[in-house]
Order: sequence, then C-alpha cells, then structure tokens
Amino acid sequence: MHRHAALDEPIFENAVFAIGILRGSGWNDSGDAPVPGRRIVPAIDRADPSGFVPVMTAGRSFNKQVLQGTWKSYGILAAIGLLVTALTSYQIGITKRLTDELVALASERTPFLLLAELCAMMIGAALLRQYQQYRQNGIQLHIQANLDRLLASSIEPVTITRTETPRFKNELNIVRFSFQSLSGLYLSFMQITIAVISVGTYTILIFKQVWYLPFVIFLLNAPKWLQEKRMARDRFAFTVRTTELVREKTLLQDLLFNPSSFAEQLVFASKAFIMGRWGKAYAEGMKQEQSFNRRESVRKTGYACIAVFAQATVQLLLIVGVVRHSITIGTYVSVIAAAGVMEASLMSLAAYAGQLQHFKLTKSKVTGFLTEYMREGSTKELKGLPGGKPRTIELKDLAFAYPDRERPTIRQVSLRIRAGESIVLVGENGCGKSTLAKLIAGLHEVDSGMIFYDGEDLNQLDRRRIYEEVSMVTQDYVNYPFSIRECVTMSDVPDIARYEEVRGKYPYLFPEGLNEDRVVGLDRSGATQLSGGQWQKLAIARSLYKEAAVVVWDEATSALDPETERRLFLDLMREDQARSLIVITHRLNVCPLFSKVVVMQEGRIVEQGRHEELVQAGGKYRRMFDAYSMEEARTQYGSVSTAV
Ligand SMILES: Nc1ncnc2c1ncn2[C@@H]1O[C@H](COP(=O)(O)OP(=O)(O)OP(=O)(O)O)[C@@H](O)[C@H]1O
Repeated sequence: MHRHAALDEPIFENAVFAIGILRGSGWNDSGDAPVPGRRIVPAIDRADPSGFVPVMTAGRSFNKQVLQGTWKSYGILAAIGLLVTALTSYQIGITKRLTDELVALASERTPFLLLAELCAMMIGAALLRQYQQYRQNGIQLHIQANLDRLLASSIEPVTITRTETPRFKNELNIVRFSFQSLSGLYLSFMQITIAVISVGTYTILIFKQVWYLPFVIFLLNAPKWLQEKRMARDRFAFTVRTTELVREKTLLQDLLFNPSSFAEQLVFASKAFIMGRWGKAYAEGMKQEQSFNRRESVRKTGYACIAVFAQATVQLLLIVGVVRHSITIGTYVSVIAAAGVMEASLMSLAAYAGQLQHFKLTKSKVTGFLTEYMREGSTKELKGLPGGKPRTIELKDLAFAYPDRERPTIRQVSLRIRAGESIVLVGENGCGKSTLAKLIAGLHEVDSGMIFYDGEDLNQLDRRRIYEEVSMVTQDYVNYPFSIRECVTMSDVPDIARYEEVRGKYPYLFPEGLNEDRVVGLDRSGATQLSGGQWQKLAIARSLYKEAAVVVWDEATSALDPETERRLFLDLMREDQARSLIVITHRLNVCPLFSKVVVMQEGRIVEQGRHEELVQAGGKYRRMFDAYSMEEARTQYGSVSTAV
C-alpha cells in the first residue's frame, strides 16, 4: 500500500497534496472538460499512461487547480485587508487626539474637525469591508466549484469490490462533507494573513503607549486557542460518528418523497411505517446534535467568562494608569479601542486555528479513503494487452469472496472464453452469476493466477485498458436523464455513423415515435418517461454502441417481450463479430442460440457445454430446462387450471 510520508509536513501543502490526486482524472490543467471520444472509454490521460502521480508530488498542482481563477480576487482582498487595517488604526489615533482635545478643550473647532475625519475614515472602512465580503463570496464560490470538480475526478476506483459496501458509502459521505468544508479553509489563509497583520499593527500601537499590555492580552487569549482546537476536533469526530444516521435520515426522506414509491405507499399503506422510521432517525439525530451542542455551549460559556475576565483585566490596568496619571484619558480611550480590535483579531485567529485542526483531520480521512478505495500505488509497471483486444479470457480455479462476507461467493471456477464465443450463464438466484460476470469483466479485485487475458495475469494489466474493451448491462443499470441519443452514446460529440449503424441494425431498441433529442426520465421538465422495457432497450443499445471485444449482459433482456428478446439474440448472433458475448438469463428458451451454456450452483460451475449436449446428459441443466419449458407451456396455454 502506498505510504504517505507527507503526513509530517506543514499542514497546508501537506493536506492538499494528500488529497491531490491523479493526472488521469480526465480534468486537464486548463480546467477544460475532457473531449469525449468516439467510443465510450474511461477518462484517461493519454500523455501519462501511468495514470497515477504519487500523491506527494501532486500537491502544488492540486492547489493550483483549487485556486484556479481566484488569484486576482486574492490580490484585491489582500490589498483591501491592508487598507482596512490602516484605516482602523488611523481611526484609533484620531480617537486619542479627539479625547485629549476634549479633555484639554484648547480649541472649539478641532474636535469637530477630528470627528469629521473620524467619520470619513469609518465610512471608508465600512465600504471597503462590504467590498471585501463581496469578493470573498466570489472566491468561495469559485473554490467550491473547483473542489467539487476535483473530488468528482478523484473518485475513480479501479475495481468495484470495495465500493459495493455500506462502509464505503459512509466513508464517501464523510469525504464529501470534508471537501465541502475545505473551501472555507482556502479563504482562511487569506484572512489569517490579514488578522496577523492586524494583530501586529495593534500590538505596536498599544506597545508604544502601555508597553506591557500586548503581552497581557496575548496571555489572556491563549485559552481561546486551545478551546477552538478542541472544539474542531470534537466536531469532526461527531460528524464521523453521526454520518450513518444522517444518511439514514436522508434515505428515508427520499423514500417518502420519491414519486416511484407513491404507488407502494398507497397499496401497502406503508407511509406510516416509513415515516415512523424516518421520525426515529430524525429524533435520534436531533438528540445527538442537541447533546453535542449542549456540551459545546457549556464549554463556550466557560471561555466567554474567561474573555470577560481578560477584558476587565485590561480595563483595570488602564484605569490604574489613569488614576496614577501615568496615561492620559486619550490614551485610555484609544488603547481600549485598540485592545478591542486586537482581541477580535486574536479571536478570529483562534477560530482559524480550529479550522486548521479540522483541515488536518480532513486530510488524514481523505488520504485514508483514497488510499483504501481508489488507485493504489503506481500503475507504471502495468501493461495493456499485447494485441489491444483480448482473444481469450481464462479463469483458472477462480475463487472470490466479498470483503464483508466470510464464505466465498465464487469457488474453483475454471472457464475459457474465446473471441467470438457466446456464453450463457444460468443457475438459481444467488448462485454467483452476476459476480462471475463482473469478475470476467475485470471489475473485482482477485488474487493473482486466477484470471488471464490472452495469457496475461489480470493483476499485471492496466485495468483501464481492459475496461476499454468491455461493454456491459448490469442488473442495476442507470436511467440517465439525458436525450435518447445521449443515453446511448454518453457523449456530447457522438460518433453519429456508429449511432446510426446501431439504430439501423436494431431499430426495435429505440423508443418508437420519439425524437432522439427527446430527454427521457422524470427528473427534467418536459422529459418523457419510458417504460421499464424501453429503458432496458436503451441500456442494451448503449452497450452495443460501444464497439467492445467483450459484451456482458446481466439479465439485460429480462424486461423485453419474448419476441423482441429472441429477435435481438438472433440479430446479434447473425452479426459476423469477433466479439465475445456473455449473457445471464433465467429465460432458458434462448440457450440453444449460444455456443456454450454454463450452469452454476452455489458459486461453482457444475456443467458446461452446448445446449443439446447438456440436455442429453440429463443433469441439472436438463432438469432446469424441462421445468422452464413446462412453465412456459403452462403460461402459454393457460394449462394451470386444466392441470388442476
Ligand atoms: N456487493 C456484495 N457484497 C456482498 N455480497 C454480495 C454482493 N453482491 C452479491 N453478493 C452475494 O453474493 C451472492 C451471489 O450474488 P449474485 O448477484 O452473483 O447472484 P446471481 O446468481 O446473479 O443471482 P440472481 O439470479 O438473483 O441475480 C449472493 O449471496 C449475494 O448475497
């Protein structure tokens, strides 16, 4: 596993490079979106076939990308910050002169002139602060967008094995939350600089008048720093602890408001049940949040008392000075004002210290997440397939267990798939067909010596090259809220000739009477909803549009009417293709069309061969086929009642 020595380096650089990732993210330095190619392939940086830039060296480029488009605003903000500090410290000087002038009352005109000057300064500072806020909001939006883009491009797992777990979902949620809070931190660095300048200016200003006072102020504000640091740590731990609960709440709420769940809510009268669950999660969340807030408030109150004590101490020292005539009233008033600003700046510095703590924790969380779930180590030594397209895929005594399961799901599976072969996987529910199909497609982590593409061990190959040659319809394929053409091509610049070719060969896969620019689904206004079968047909068309060497369909035709299904398979087999087809189905009537039938049971292959051979052998497949044919006949001729 890649070890990040960076953990010991200065926080900022360190944290960003820790999350700083991959050049192969598909997001180039200029920030342009990757231009989609002819075929659907994963986003790969061709200039860097290794794909993985060790995290340590990627820090600078990460910062550059996060801060992209904000440099000018940063410059302006820094200038405004300095100007505001200058103006406010100048105001304090005027206040001192004004007070001394009032006490002495040497001239009647001077106090009014000084007041006018003070007002002008105050208006100037107020205007600058507003502009500063406006600019800061702009930077925040920019950084947030850059961070979102970076996060999206860095979440690119090489395999799906560890991502199909509840734990992954939780961790991903924490990472998303952490990334969101990073934008505030980037702004903080600017504000820290301004606050440090402000503290420095006021320290000198006060020091010149009452030399020991700045030290007293520093000392009295120290506990605030410790408090902020502790609170940030506790808040982060609380967030991590409660993500699962927050996720459950959102999930249940989505269920309540999801249009597709309304029918079930009506028919099964399940709304009260779901609402009950939601209410419980909500109440628990509130209880935990309130109890955390209570503890935080108690702590804050303690520190607020310390702050009052600090202010009173400063006042006391100054009053003693006035009483003993060691300072003037003007000095008293101006130092009180300066001390107030200095304390406020120290407070905000303390708050930033808390944010830095949060950043440090975020860093270790994100680093851990990316190391565990995303690209691991260098892929430099990995290679592509010698011939580009795989001609044989071989499974040798393949065994596979899901991370959170004790028993293996796939055991001792040996199978050879040649280019152009069509294989149908059959077996009872849960026997491991989908898992095997994903293993064949290279989507799961496996030990070496079990899966070979053209004789090369899968673990020695760059998986992204494998994925370029695989097309798939999974059981939980996505219904995209795009136009029909986009759903098939998944591109802004599709290969129209290829699209037309697929449309010409398989016209029945495209919804009749709908323009291909028509947006489908329920998520966009004016979109057209499709039937289950129509969605499935689009998913099939998408898998055919990609000219892949290996096509895997996991119950991809389950929602198709039998006639269309048969026609599709016949059309597909008729094509003179070097493509391998791996199909999972429970509709055994299509099995005779395939060159090989593979029968699975409890994670093992128990029979394989041509349909006729297996029927003749009279084993498990024969029994399954007979049962299926009988069932088919019954549904076809309505013989259930006659049989009774
Ligand atoms: N992501 C996962 N994590 C843990 N276990 C899983 C996961 N996916 C599937 N399984 C388990 O692996 C076993 C095989 O599942 P698989 O989906 O491969 O079966 P299948 O033969 O395709 O079933 P079906 O015909 O119902 O689709 C099941 O016991 C299932 O619970």
